[in-house]
Amino acid sequence: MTHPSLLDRQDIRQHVRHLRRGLSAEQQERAADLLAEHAINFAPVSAAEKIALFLSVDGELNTRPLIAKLWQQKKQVFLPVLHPFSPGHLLFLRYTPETPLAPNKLRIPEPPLDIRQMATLDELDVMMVPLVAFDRDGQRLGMGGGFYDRTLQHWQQHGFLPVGLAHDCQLVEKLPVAEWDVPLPAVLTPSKLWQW
Ligand SMILES: Nc1nc2c(c(=O)[nH]1)N(C=O)[C@@H](CNc1ccc(C(=O)N[C@@H](CCC(=O)O)C(=O)O)cc1)CN2
Ligand SMILES: Nc1ncnc2c1ncn2[C@@H]1O[C@H](COP(=O)(O)OP(=O)(O)OP(=O)(O)O)[C@@H](O)[C@H]1O
Repeated sequence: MTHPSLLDRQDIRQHVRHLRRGLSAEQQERAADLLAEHAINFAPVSAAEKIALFLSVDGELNTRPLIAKLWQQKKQVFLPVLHPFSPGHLLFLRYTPETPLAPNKLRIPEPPLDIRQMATLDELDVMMVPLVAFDRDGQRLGMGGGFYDRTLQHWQQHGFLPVGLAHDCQLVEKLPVAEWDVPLPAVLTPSKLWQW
């Protein structure tokens, strides 16, 4: 394979972010409802007690309908919080209907950093992962911070299942792979469950 150039990854990011931001409100709403329905019927999610999710920005598939369903089913939901002094790392904090949210420095809402509400990676059963693009081999490209690449290192040892969430239009033929990229074992879109 040719050496993946930075430009390739940046070009794909720009292109797919533009595509997903171009979805209409109706398309977004339908996609989110379909996805929520698929996700709660996916066996690892049905069996899970603690699930990490994310709050959507930038045309990402809206996770709110899924979060509402998981709460109804009395599952515990956790959100990523930027680590206060370890750059590029995430912590996962409990999110309930009562949790106050405040925008972080990337302007994504997050729960307050309260150690009592934190889950370790070992405690999570499923981690729903945001992505900009994925390919037919399960490779994933994110927004560029390397946050989830770090979080997903050694996921097998932690025992949680990473599941990418994406619109169908975020599938690309082949992503350039960097040495630190961690392929996903599953991606859920409104129309399909991909598994590797
Ligand atoms: N919904 C969601 N939450 C997430 C992620 C994500 O991809 N989606 N992340 C996955 O890793 C982490 C945040 N990663 C991010 C990496 C880069 C940018 C970014 O470049 N944002 C702006 C500029 C930031 C600003 O407004 O100052 C941009 O869109 O250009 C945003 C988030 C944790 N939380
Ligand atoms: N496991 C890791 N350890 C150290 N640095 C890493 C690791 N993973 C990624 N990085 C660094 O993070 C930077 C961003 O990586 P990359 O462009 O692959 O992020 P991404 O997958 O798009 O973002 P994200 O995972 O946050 O959604 C890279 O410059 C890389 O050096």
